[in-house]
Amino acid sequence: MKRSVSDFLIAIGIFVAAFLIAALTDLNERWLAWSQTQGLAGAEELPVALSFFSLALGWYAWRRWQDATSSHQQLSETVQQLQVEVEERRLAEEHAHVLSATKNEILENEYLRSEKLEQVRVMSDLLASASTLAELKAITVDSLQHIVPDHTVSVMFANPEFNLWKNAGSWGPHSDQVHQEMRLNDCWVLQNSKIYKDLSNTQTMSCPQANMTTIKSVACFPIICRERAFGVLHIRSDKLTENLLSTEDEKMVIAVCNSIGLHFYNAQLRAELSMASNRDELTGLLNRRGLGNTLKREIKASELQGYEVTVAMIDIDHFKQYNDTYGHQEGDKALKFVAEYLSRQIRSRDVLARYGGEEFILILPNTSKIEAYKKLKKMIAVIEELSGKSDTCMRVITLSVGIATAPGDSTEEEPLVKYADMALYAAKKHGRNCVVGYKKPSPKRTNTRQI
Ligand SMILES: Nc1nc2c(ncn2[C@@H]2O[C@H](COP(=O)(O)OP(=O)(O)OP(=O)(O)O)[C@@H](O)[C@H]2O)c(=O)[nH]1
Repeated sequence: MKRSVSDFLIAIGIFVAAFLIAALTDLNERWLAWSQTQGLAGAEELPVALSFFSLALGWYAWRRWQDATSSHQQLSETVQQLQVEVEERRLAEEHAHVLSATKNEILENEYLRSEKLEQVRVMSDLLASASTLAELKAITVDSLQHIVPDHTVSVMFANPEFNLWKNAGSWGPHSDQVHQEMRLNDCWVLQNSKIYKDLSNTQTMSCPQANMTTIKSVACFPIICRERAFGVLHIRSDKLTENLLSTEDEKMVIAVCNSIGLHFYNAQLRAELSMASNRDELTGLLNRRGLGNTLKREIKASELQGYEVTVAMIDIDHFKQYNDTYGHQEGDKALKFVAEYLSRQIRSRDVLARYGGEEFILILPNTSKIEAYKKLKKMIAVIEELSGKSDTCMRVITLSVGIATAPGDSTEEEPLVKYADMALYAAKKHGRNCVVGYKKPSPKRTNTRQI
């Protein structure tokens, strides 16, 4: 009900109540009787006059009260409006803050993302210029540290036999818990060449990397190419999170892993090809090409470390006759026999290569001429004995050896090989089956002598 209506009803009620009280108490009659007894002329009109006066007063009061009420109402409406405006302004400011924070976050993310993309570009260039698997691994680990800097991350790479994956690098808060080795059976990702994500701590996998005590969320990415699993990238977090990586970052990591896989595949192909072209097919030893700059490097190392390096040229005696007598196939067997024996006798840091035909070259770092002489003398004696007993050889095989030593004879690769070859020639002249050391010629003497 409206306020004016209720006020009107209240006024009617008061009027009726006043009327009833006046009627019940015979107020008018009493007044008339009293005024007549008192002799007050015209006093009988007083109730009517008072009634009009009361009505006028009531009407005036009512108007004043209405005015006051309406201005109060206006004031409260204005206050209400102001409150609404203040609230709207506060909400707008809050919204503006949120927008500005979001904008800053987006800008920051964009900046980080562009930095990561630049890192990916740099990584691609570096990977393309890497020549060995070791270089590829180092570049991969270094680059991934910038591309996936958060969380606990480890990169594992396969050994040459592809039966063991070793940690090549790890970083992040729990990198000390990272397992250093893994077999194929330990890793679902390697077995299936698929991405594995566990962001709800279900840890259904029996993966040693995922079962680190502090780890709650896991994402693993295979580094594969043509079904060869070269490695795996493990990303771990100690928080339960659906956003271990953002969608954009995940796409980037997948692309990066695929790119790394491709580079590994290419590098391995190159290594296999180079292995094939650097090895002698018959004996499995390095060929002259495979020998490359080995002697040069060894001479340099001997200079730096102050020791001698000896080069030996080893040649099978009368091998043409052997071939002519027993056939080329038997000749091949004899060549293999010699190569295998020599390989078994040398130290791991010595280098043996088939230099051509029935000639071998042996590089002996940190070995003087006299030490090399003694060693080779023993070896040719043993091969003479063994070949005589062996079913592989059709007859006794003897070797002639010429040796030259750096830095005494020369500090250059080519002259050193030439001097060893000259010493070998001298050994042949001396009747074969012997070792001859090169000696610098004096003006009056011959240029080689047997030690
Ligand atoms: N079976 C076989 N023979 C080879 C191979 N490479 C080179 N030869 C042979 O090795 C022989 C080398 O003969 P020569 O250079 O005359 O030397 P030699 O008969 O050993 O005589 P000296 O070195 O003076 O003792 C040749 O008959 C070549 O055909 C090979 O891969 N297999």
